[in-house]
Amino acid sequence: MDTALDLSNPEGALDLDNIRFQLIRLEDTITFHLIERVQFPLNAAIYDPDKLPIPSYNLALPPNLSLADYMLSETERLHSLVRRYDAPDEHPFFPQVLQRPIMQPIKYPTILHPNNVNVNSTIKDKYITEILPEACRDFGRTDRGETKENYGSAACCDIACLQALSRRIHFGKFVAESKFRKETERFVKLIKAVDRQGIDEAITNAAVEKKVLERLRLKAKTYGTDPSLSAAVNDRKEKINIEAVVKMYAQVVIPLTKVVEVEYLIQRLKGTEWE
Ligand SMILES: O=C(O)C(=O)C[C@]1(C(=O)O)C=C[C@@H](O)C=C1
Repeated sequence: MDTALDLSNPEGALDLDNIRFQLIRLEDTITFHLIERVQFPLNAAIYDPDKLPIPSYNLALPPNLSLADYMLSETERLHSLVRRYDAPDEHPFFPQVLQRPIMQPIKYPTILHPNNVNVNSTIKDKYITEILPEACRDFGRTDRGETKENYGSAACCDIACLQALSRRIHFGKFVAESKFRKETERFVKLIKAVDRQGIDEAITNAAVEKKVLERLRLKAKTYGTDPSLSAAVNDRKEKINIEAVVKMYAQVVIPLTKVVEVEYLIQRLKGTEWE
């Protein structure tokens, strides 16, 4: 059955097959959210507080925010109330706005080593400057300039995309912990030498990466196609730029997952017998 990673069971949550299954499942989520997003133009103004300033009354934030940051920070504030960021597989973009949950805390067993790895600012930057412009290109979805009516809708889609990307990329911590436990001696040596390149080589599996990209191309084509239309019509009506989806994974998602894995491992020996 298609179930989420069970974070109450450390052994299962650190089984590399289970984690990869979760990563594969998130490919669907990310592709579908991006398909939703590219129905709208790029709308560059929603990322620029000078073009479209939204006054913020949260003292933890600047007085003027972009629409995207305003909606993302408010969403995170709300979600923190229902314990979203207590979960070890969730990472906020705006940790400064989180509030104490209104529900009883959940006691998660310890799965990951304590760490402060959070690459969300890089994810957001690459999403705005690389992923979106590429995904919106060739689709007549470049900034039309004359209309503001889809700004809110586009920003809502952005939140879904960014949260799914963040979850996928930070799953690198679970992958790294799993690999560390499997080859502890090898990793302890590399970590002690602060050999980032060596760690990167040790966590890389080129065959798996190739498979990820092939599968993604197939998914983008399949999910972006209307099953009730003929192939000839579908070729003209693809809902998403397939190359942009593959490029997003090749240039952003996989490399950042690896950054998360390496940076997590760099912190892995702190407070342990190997330090
Ligand atoms: O599946 C793994 O072993 C991972 O580390 C994840 C991942 C990926 O991001 O998909 C990253 C690095 C590896 O080279 C292969 C795949």
